[in-house]
Amino acid sequence: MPRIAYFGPQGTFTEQAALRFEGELVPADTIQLAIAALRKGETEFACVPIENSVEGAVPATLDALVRDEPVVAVAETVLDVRFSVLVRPGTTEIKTIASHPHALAQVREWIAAELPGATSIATSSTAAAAAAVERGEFDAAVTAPVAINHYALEEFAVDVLDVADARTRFLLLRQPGQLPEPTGADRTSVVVTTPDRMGVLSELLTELALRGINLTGLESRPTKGKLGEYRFYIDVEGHIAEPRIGDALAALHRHSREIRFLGSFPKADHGPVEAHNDEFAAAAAWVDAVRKGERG
Ligand SMILES: O=C(O)C(=O)Cc1ccccc1
Repeated sequence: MPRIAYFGPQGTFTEQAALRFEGELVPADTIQLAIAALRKGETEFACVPIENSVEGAVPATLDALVRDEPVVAVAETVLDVRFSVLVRPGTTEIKTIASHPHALAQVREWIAAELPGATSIATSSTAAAAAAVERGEFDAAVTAPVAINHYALEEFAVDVLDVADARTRFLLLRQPGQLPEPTGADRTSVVVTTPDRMGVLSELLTELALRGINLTGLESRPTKGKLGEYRFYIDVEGHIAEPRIGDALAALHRHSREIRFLGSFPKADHGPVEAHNDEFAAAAAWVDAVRKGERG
């Protein structure tokens, strides 16, 4: 059975996501350590959160994907997110409430309404907050519902959420190798660093638009070099095996100072992708025939 390093410890949302893939789950304390286990070959896969419908991208994942040796996504999964607030049995007063920053951000209004005056404290993960509450370091933890099964705590509140229908998307990563087969409902992800000149981002996006490629995500992160220098994370619908996607990525390569392929994999919603692949194939066949002198 393959091993999957996941952003743990036990009881995180990422563990819930990783359980949907087949493998032996190996907890890591941070996103960076989960991906490092994969890079070192200690596991065949790593499972990490990439974005949330309320709080947006997970910066630690974006940064870890471009550091060190390349890793690629081969699958994604989307979890509905609802939070539990866990406390030590017998707790009567909550002065401190701890969790992962993405979790705290999604229950900010609930905390203000239900626990006015409580101080929010960031921990490395939701489950790490539960472990810290168990040790007596904080009064309450905002966690995944399953955390109750792993820590000697009780539920102070369940189904806590400021915004209904919150979702988080997770990636299954591995070292570069054979790509997943195209399914007709895929996503491709790349990260580019652009040269410092006017209009370069719009050139990148035009290359996609000209080929009828649907952009599903665009994030920027500082390169951590010069102030004002960014990396752009670009997600599109389609698979690199499709000529129009391959062509567009080649164009992005021409416009970039650096480019890193982050994967082509089936979209979690399996929603159909408008691809116009037949039109692109017919056009390429026509050019081929013209070159051979067979067509005008
Ligand atoms: O800390 C966790 O449990 C995670 O897996 C990260 C996270 C935090 C909040 C919402 C979704 C994922």
